[in-house]
Amino acid sequence: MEWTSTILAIAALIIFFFQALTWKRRYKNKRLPPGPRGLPILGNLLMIGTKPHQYFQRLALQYGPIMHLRLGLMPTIVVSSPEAAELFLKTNDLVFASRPPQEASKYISYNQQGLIFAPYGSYWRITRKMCTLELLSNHKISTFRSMRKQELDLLVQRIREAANSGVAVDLTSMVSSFSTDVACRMIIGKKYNRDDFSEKGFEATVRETMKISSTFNLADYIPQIRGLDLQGLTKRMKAIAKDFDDFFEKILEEHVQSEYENRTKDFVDVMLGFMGSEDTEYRVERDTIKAIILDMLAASMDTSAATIDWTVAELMRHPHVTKKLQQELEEVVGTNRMVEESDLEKLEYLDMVIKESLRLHPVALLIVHAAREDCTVNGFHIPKDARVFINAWAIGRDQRAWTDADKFHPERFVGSDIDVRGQNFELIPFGSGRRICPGMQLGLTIVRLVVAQLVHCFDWKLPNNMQVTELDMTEEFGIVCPRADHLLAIPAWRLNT
Ligand code: HEM
Repeated sequence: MEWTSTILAIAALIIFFFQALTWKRRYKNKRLPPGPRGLPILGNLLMIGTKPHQYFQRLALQYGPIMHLRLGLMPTIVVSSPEAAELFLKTNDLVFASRPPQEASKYISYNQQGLIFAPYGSYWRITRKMCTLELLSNHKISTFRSMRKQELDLLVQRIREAANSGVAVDLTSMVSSFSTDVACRMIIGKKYNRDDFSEKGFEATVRETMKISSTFNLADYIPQIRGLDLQGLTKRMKAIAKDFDDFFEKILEEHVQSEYENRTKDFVDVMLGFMGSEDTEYRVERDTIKAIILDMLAASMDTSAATIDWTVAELMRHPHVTKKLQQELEEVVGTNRMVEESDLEKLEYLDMVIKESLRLHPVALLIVHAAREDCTVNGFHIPKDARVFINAWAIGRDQRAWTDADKFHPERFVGSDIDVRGQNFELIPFGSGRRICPGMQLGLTIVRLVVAQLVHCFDWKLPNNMQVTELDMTEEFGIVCPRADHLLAIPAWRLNT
């Protein structure tokens, strides 16, 4: 034990010495953005706390919208205003179009072979093109329309049963299961079967993966101590990676066996079609397919579910907004039927409600990019390999960009061209530039459809005479950020059917 402490202390001193030397040489005469001083070796890592987005927002008031921090040995830039975000994601998009290497993606995402964590380069470009054109195009999304309807009908039916009994439902869990089922049917062609996965369960494992991926892993920031696995994360990641790999192998095998059956082709079928093929530029290997399946499942399950949850919670806190939305639905849809996907484009107020919800509650709070080369932004030196955190949460609440920034007020979008599609930097819940979310259209369709249906079919009341002002809107920080508490509510059926 004594020996271990001595070796650790010597290692720390050596790292500190070389770090000081390297930084001095590397940044001599360079004007880095302002930021707080950090500790030797750890830099600002210990200051971040459990709500980094809020800490960075407070810090930006002091140091400005482009800040420099040192997390461990890694230079880190935090971007906190719409104008600054535009400089990184539009003006210098190509420089910042990469992702930093991460231990999590090494173990879980087949050595950064997924799309989300892939560094910028030809592999990312080809994989992204394949996903955008072959999996997430408007045409592909519409092929799964009837499946989405079936799943949503099931969700409504379950809630209606609770409404008949006058009991509360756990809306968070129900929407989350709905989202998982829709994602699984679209991507792997069937709902996930409990027996197919390890006893921990599929949803719980995806959630644990997201949790680990968003944990500030010391090994990412002080690579020299990677082997020590001080937080025990590597051990957990290896176990998770094995569970996923066993599961995906089963899925691939099932698809190969049933290749000639008459069934709707899912994402796995499409990718298997490209495996080993010389006729197409998408020549994918088995590990690429497994990494992309995981990306698609992880990226679509929680993002849509958390956005729906935040929106419904805001609607409950603002009954006058709910009433107005229900009026719009009555005018467009009527009270004799449920909402159809084809109604969505006529629902303008719904669109404003969703935008307002995504402004206050972007589920990716910090969008992480990496600098591919040295660059000067706004007169500041941004070093190659710096991690760049775009604080989408702080930008959506920027007092200079938004009046009454902390208020939920969908009417702010009346007569405004501001959209969520990456052109307006005050509202970037899907990011912007080359790495913008390729699943945006699908995500928006699911969120709009489910929110519209829940508000059209039901009136909602909080249980135990709880007041709407008591609804806790605390976030749980993560790679995807849901509300910390589950949303429990009592439904009442409101249609004439
Ligand atoms: C409300 C729903 C969603 C939100 C708010 C959301 C948000 C985001 C954000 C902020 C990014 C990072 C953008 C950047 O780095 O600039 C992203 C990336 C990504 N999203 Fe989404 N997303 C949603 C739904 C989906 C869905 C449904 C899918 C696919 C089925 C998807 C797939 C991806 C992928 C693959 C990436 C990585 C793209 C790349 O690195 O090139 N997302 N998403």
